[in-house]
Amino acid sequence: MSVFAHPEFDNHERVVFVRDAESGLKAIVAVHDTSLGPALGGCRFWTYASDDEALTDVLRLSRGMTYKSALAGLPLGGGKSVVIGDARALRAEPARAEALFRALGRAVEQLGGLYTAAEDVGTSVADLELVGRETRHVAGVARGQVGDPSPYTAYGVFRGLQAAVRHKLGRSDLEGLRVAVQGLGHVGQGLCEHLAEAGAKLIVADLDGERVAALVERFGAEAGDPAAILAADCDVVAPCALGAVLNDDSIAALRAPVVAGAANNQLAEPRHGELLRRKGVLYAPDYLVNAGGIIVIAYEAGRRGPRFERAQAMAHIDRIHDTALEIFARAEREGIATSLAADRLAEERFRRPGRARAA
Ligand SMILES: NC(=O)c1ccc[n+]([C@@H]2O[C@H](COP(=O)([O-])OP(=O)(O)OC[C@H]3O[C@@H](n4cnc5c(N)ncnc54)[C@H](O)[C@@H]3O)[C@@H](O)[C@H]2O)c1
Repeated sequence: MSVFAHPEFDNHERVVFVRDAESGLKAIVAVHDTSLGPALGGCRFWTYASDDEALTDVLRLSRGMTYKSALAGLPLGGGKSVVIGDARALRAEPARAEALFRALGRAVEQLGGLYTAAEDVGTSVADLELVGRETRHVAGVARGQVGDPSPYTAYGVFRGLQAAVRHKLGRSDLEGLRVAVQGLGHVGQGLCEHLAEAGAKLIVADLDGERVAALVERFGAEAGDPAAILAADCDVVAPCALGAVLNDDSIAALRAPVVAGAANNQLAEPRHGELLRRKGVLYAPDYLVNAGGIIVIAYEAGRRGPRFERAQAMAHIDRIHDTALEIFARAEREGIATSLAADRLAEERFRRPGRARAA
């Protein structure tokens, strides 16, 4: 397994392999770039089929965090950690789980603040609290007062969606606009609340019928077919479930002129950004509009001041709207996909010439 020659290696500043034989911990921590500040990113616990698969994931995800924080205007770099194993089996052995997360905490501590761990797929606030017994470099734990970041993510998606509607449809309000939401989880439900309040008409789909029924009842939403929701006859499609949903087939079937949703990595491949542009669909880059969660974590107590200042965090999330407009205008000016315009803007921020590297 090569690291420096790995296809996903992008001059990452640190890649640390962590092993604790007693608890069985096998983890990789990757710090991609700290030119804007210390790296912040989730800790993913996953049953990777191989070490190489875990390495690929951590290299890619940590790089993504650099772009996300840069675009969100945060003084943070990008990092991520992955734990290789079966989180469910571990939870059946609480003593071993504690030993494992504490061992991870010691590894994070050894990085001296270069990387701060947060919750991600497969880890919970309780796990992060165990990590936090060994290091103060953990975010999103109860003592930070923020709680679940999803409502903040939902608000940021809403602001990005408003910007996309303004740019593409020339409208400053959402009254009567038809919005199809795929996925009614933590973020999707929050987004529906904002949309309903703004007077939008909702078409909703989820694999969980109860979630659909609840929103039909609450907001008079129309129940959509989960298999065809992306092709709904509407003004905006909001993917809030899985990644890689925008592919050759789904783009060909799209009827909405705008795509703006929370799901991570919506483009199956980077070229799909260009495919959307050619079709005349305005795509609000996912990592721009779903940054509300990372923004609020950056405002957690102790990071910018002694208390969690919710109003300041919300004002920062509001800026997603204007950054989106800037990206849409640039994409149009340069004749490029909005996804590429977002990448370029982020890169200009964290690769500014003359900026000293932190490590
Ligand atoms: N929670 C956050 O703060 C946050 C931040 C950034 C990005 N995201 C991304 O946003 C997305 C949603 O996050 P979440 O926290 O709401 O997740 P969640 O697990 O709470 O909700 C996902 C929902 O999608 C539904 N779903 C899954 N497959 C589906 C399908 N094929 N069709 C329709 N519905 C389907 C699930 O039943 C579930 O209700 C994810 O991609 C996540 O990575 C979330």
